[in-house]
Amino acid sequence: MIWYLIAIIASGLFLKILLKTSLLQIVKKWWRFLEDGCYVYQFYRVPQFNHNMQENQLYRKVCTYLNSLPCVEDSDFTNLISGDKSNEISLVLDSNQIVVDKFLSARVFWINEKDEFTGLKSLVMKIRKKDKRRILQPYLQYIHSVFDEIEQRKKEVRLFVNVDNEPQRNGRWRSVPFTHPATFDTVVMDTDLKDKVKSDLESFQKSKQYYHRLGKVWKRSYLLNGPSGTGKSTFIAGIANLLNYDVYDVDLSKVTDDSDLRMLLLQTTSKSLIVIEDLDSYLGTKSTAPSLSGILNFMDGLFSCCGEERIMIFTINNKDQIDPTVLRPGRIDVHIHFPLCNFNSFKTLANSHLGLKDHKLFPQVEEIFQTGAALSPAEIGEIMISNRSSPTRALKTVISALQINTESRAATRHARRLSESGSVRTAEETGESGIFCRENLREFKKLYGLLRVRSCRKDSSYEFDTSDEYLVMR
Ligand SMILES: Nc1ncnc2c1ncn2[C@@H]1O[C@H](COP(=O)(O)OP(=O)(O)OP(=O)(O)O)[C@@H](O)[C@H]1O
Ligand SMILES: [Mg+2]
Repeated sequence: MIWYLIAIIASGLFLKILLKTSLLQIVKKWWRFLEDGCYVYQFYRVPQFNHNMQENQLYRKVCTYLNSLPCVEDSDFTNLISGDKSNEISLVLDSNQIVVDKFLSARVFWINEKDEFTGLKSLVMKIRKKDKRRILQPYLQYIHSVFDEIEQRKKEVRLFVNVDNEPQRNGRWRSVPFTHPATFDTVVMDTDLKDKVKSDLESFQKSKQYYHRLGKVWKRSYLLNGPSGTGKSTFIAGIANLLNYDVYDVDLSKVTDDSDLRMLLLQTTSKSLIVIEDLDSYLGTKSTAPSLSGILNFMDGLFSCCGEERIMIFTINNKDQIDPTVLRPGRIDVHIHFPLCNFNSFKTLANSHLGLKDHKLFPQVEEIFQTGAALSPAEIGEIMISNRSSPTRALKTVISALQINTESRAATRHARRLSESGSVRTAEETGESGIFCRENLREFKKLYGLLRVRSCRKDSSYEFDTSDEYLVMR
């Protein structure tokens, strides 16, 4: 019994020493040495320069790939180098270090060699002979694609806008650096939906071979549909920042005809987002330049194949207002609805804008949302920003805005019913918006007079001003 106890304590101590000291590393090295002796390996050298002393591009690609691997941290010696962006630090493998990578369940060893006399560097790849045929080609292709992805991430994103079609102008697009701060994380939307869109975009990026095998153009189109101020444009900025794609924002009012639209498309590059905002309002104007068929051709006609890896995004405020041919199955790959705020999105906004995870007023807010109050995330976000110094005041103001919204909607519904029966004119007929009626807003102003809110709603905008006695409605 006593020996049994001593054996347990001794093995516990041994394990502790093994884990806390470099002994484990030494054991691992011995094990690798033993393993190496049991297999036949094949070696491939990737020199930094070719015979004419020109840089070997493959060396640069493999270096970038290896330095991006998390296992670089595990090598015995790694250099820390400041990156392109401030506060970015990159890990760079030191000479004569070994990195062990895994690909299709085969182990690939990379040794970073430096010639002692010439100082020339090379990377030596070591793989088991039995894995060679199976993994070599796909592994090298994989390195190429990871390198392209890393380069793409480093690229400066630009925003292009189309200018008037004048003969003396050189090209139709003008660009500025795209510096919109929105990211996928800052956009408030259903988490499952956000994750689905994110993985859809990421799998699109990796699907070149797949699209080609199917004989399809490597492009994807999205329709973002929702009322004003629900985050459609912000979402587009988030996508651009996620993929590091340039954004081509097509201003249809500057397009002279269908062939001009085709010309614009031809002058875009691959790895880009091509955006047409407010398509419904454009088509609603019955403008002839460009025509509906011109736009449909732009979406999926032959010209849309020029330049690959592109994402087309169209935004609309109301699906009912748009020609059904635009929405027919197969024309647009993904339809995303952007709803007005609900209690969940309110909580996300309260967390990001006011730092509130919970608050005693939350149940009250939830109750009002259940009555059907509808404000956009832009409207609620603005109230929170204006009152960010006092979260409680911000929440009270949100509650009042939601209450007024509910009452106004009820009043409008009531007035509409009466109007249908022919006795009273509706709010629209009297010039008052259906969202906030004058009576309610005066009440709101009395309660929270120190607030100034301006909405970007297209159907109604409202404004509270500290100096004005009355509310201005347009
Ligand atoms: N879902 C959201 N997530 C994060 N911010 C949002 C969201 N919705 C609106 N906002 C904020 O509200 C403002 C307006 O949003 P945005 O311009 O994206 O709306 P939109 O849907 O494009 O409106 P419109 O149809 O009028 O173009 C932005 O400053 C944005 O930060
Ligand atoms: Mg927008």
